[in-house]
Amino acid sequence: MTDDPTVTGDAGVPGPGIDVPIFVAHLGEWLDAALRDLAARPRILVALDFDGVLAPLVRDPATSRIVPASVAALAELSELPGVTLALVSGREASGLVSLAEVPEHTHVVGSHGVQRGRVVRSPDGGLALDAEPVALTTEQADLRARVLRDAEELVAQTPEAWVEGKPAAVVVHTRRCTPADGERLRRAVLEGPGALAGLRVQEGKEVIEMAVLHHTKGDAVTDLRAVTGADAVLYAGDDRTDEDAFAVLEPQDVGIKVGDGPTAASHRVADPDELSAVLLRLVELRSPVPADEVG
Ligand SMILES: O=P(O)(O)OC[C@H]1O[C@H](O[C@H]2O[C@H](CO)[C@@H](O)[C@H](O)[C@H]2O)[C@H](O)[C@@H](O)[C@@H]1O
Repeated sequence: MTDDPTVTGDAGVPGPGIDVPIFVAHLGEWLDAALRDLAARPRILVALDFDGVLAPLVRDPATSRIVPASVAALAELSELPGVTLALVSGREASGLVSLAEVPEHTHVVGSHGVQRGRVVRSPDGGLALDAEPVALTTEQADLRARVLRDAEELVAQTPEAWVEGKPAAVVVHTRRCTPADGERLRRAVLEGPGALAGLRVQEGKEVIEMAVLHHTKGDAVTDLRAVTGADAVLYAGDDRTDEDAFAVLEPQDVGIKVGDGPTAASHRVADPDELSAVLLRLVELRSPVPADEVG
């Protein structure tokens, strides 16, 4: 064992200073070739989902933590010319920035595309979100308030369920429920508040999200590609809502599904530890070769 926090706990996953034969043996020549091709492009966008991708899934979202090796990889990527970083998450964006430990200037997409901003240095020296507030019409605000009220009534009848409010959405969480309770609540939510006209309803991992604004992660990736002028995009995600982003990727892009489940992504890794190895490999491929190693 090592005390180095940037080394992953999985003995099969390479840590910093990637051992290329181990990386290729573990994650495949095809993924390595795709990363080499991506790294050779002048301008690249590295767009990443948070929960289940940078951070392992946990019972309490407030305790989520990004894998330390990914913190290190993102810090290094942010220093490299032609690399733009983006978080593309279902989470509320300002809370995401305080959890995610991503570098200054990272683009932040929250609430599945509803919130857009950048990570900036705040006067106290910490990092904060700079984003336009979300504007709702009166009808949208009324609908959100009604969904919140109805969802809270249903959740009050279900042990360990809880409701999360976002600027333009209401989310019912069932991760801590028994399977039977979770399924009963899921049906009640979909047939109750989730059936109201004007909502976009998306199911994720033990969550049901009811949004009054209808953006997707796919819209966000398309916009980020245009804004950053990226020649190619790496997108990694683990959930059904990430399929909207995989769907807008182009042949030169690299889509990585993290974990099990059907996907349109061209590549797959097992978990956030393996994704950190991908990011570290990209750092290595993109970094200038030291002068004394040029042959
Ligand atoms: O797009 P993402 O960054 O993956 O956000 C999707 C949802 O993430 C959070 O919920 C998920 O992670 C929690 C912590 O690991 C877990 O408890 C929950 O079951 C997962 O669905 C977040 O709380 C939601 O608001 C996001 O929509």
